[in-house]
Amino acid sequence: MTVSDQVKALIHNQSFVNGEWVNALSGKTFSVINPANNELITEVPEQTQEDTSAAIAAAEAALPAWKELTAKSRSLILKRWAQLVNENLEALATILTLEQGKALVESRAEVASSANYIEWFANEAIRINGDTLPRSANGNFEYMQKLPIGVVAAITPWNFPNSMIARKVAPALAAGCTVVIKPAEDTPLSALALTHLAADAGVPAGVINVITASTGAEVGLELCKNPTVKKLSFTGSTAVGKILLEQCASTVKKLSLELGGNAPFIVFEDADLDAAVQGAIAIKFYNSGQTCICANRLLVQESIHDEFLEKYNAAINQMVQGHGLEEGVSHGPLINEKAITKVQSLVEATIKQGATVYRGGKVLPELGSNFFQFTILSDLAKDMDIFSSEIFGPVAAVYKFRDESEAVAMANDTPYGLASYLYTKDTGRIFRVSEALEYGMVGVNTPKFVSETVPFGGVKESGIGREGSVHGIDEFLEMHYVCISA
Ligand SMILES: NC(=O)c1ccc[n+]([C@@H]2O[C@H](COP(=O)([O-])OP(=O)(O)OC[C@H]3O[C@@H](n4cnc5c(N)ncnc54)[C@H](O)[C@@H]3O)[C@@H](O)[C@H]2O)c1
Ligand SMILES: O=C[C@H](O)CS(=O)(=O)O
Repeated sequence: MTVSDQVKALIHNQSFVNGEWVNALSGKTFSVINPANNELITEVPEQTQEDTSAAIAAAEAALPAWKELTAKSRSLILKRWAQLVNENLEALATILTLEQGKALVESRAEVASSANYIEWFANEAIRINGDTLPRSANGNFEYMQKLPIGVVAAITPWNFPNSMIARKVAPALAAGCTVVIKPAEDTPLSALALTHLAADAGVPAGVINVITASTGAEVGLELCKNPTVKKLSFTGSTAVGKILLEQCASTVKKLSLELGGNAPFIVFEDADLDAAVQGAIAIKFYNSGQTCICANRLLVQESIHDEFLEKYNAAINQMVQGHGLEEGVSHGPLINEKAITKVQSLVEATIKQGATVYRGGKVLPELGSNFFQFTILSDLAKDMDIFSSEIFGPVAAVYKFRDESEAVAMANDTPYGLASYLYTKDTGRIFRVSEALEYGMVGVNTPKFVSETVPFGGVKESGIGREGSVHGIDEFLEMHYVCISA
């Protein structure tokens, strides 16, 4: 089968409930648009609370048989799923770029990452061990099992529409849970394509269900309020995360929240400057700046600030903006008009507050309505709105600092705490600053640290819980203690 045949086979205009491709009960649909050219890709079901309730019921009905499978059986099905994802990598990457816009090279990396998460949790499935405990009274036999929490709801964002599904569904299934997924309205096709391959891999009907809707509120409310759902795993903005946290209180659901970020990227004067420039290019402009771990504030020590800007500007000139499927394109559009408006307004407001536009600062209509220039803003101050805003666009906000204590204070001056980065060759400074940074994750002299082996997550208002690593599966398990008295 050619890649284009695979793409055609994997693009769905229906959602997936109880092992069947279905329309919305209302029959209504909404459009999925290619952000590079605003062309229609397909229509998908406009589903509601009623559709969601049916999907939750399907997940509940499938739960007993799925959790009763041996861990090895679940593991083998997940391994087959990972294999099919790899075999369809190019098609999945093409679908990802079509609906999200990112350059194909990034889409390929994201799909490969999904296969790695699925394979990782296939292996974790057979390592869900409990404890036998020292008897607390004569004649007792005491033990703790880790058991699947039950029906899981997964609500995912548009910026990594493939890997955010794998990072939630793989550990949930490995743990013996069943899932109802609500993907982002801009990018539902990747979730549907992954689910197609999961079914081909042998995941039984009702174990994975996908609900599509043009807004998240109604479906999300059902996922939060329905008592059958025992766990909600959310990746998205902090604002929506707070809504879900409140809505889940009524049923005391177990929650994982992977939320927004405001990553500092600290460059000390003793850093390898060329390495710092390349790192700042990679983690500022990845996905055209639309990732939760993007360098949101570039903090550069004043003695090297001007040299850094010159080198950084020269490196930006090596990047190519365009339609993600085109050969040679390294960076695609923003996801939609709302995103462009948000970035444009933030840049204009920052200029009004006194910023200098070192380069860029405008939209790129010649490429398409959702393209924004690679931009550097300098002469920034921490009392400007941009300092506390998640930019989510190809805009580098560069700030000066005098010394280590000011750098740490600036870095921590935010309610967010997801990713952070620092560049220095001073070993003492590496340990001092890494420990002082109030973030879930710290990259030292590298921005590339995310993989399936890493406990990915944040502190403060960047979230609750971790995804990936040996810890990720615990989010979908409950401890069950038994005391047997002879
Ligand atoms: N921490 C992480 O791992 C991580 C990863 C990716 C994105 N993000 C964050 O996500 C944000 C960008 O993604 P986004 O724009 O899709 O976020 P978003 O919060 O607007 O949407 C995320 C998901 O939530 C749904 N949603 C929206 N309102 C809802 C509601 N009231 N109830 C239930 N669901 C609702 C959306 O339909 C979508 O599926 C950024 O803040 C980014 O930092 C975080
Ligand atoms: O946007 C945030 C994603 O979680 C980034 S990554 O895929 O985990 O690197």
